[in-house]
Amino acid sequence: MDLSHTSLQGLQCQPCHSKTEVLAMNKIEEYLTQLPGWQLDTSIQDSPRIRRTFTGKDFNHCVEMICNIRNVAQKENHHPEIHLTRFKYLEVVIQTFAVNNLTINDFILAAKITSCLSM
Ligand SMILES: C[C@H](O)[C@H](O)[C@H]1CNC2=NC(N)=NC(=O)C2=N1
Repeated sequence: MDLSHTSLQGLQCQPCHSKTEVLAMNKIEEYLTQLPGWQLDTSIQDSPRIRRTFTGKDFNHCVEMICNIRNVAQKENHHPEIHLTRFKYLEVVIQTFAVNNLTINDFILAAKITSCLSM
């Protein structure tokens, strides 16, 4: 299904499994245009992921941001990697573990995380 012109924010993550559709590169690029600041990371062979670093006010603020991300991830049943580094930098990395690749769920989660951290 081509959902690349649909707002990612309005979609919901679907349960994923080993046969979940992996996105082609042109779809990845189209979805990324909806997600300013998010970047494709292909540094690990055959294991693409998307990532973005958010800057909090301080450590406490970053921990609050993690709690907000937790709520989104639990609601969507899709979970990012989160790294809190150097007191105020929150790096969020997303991939669909079930396929070791990128699926629509990753972009939906990125859109919802961006929105919850911008509030
Ligand atoms: C059983 C449960 O639905 C799965 O393990 C979900 C949970 N969250 C997940 N999150 C991510 N990012 N990828 C997955 O494949 C995944 N699978």
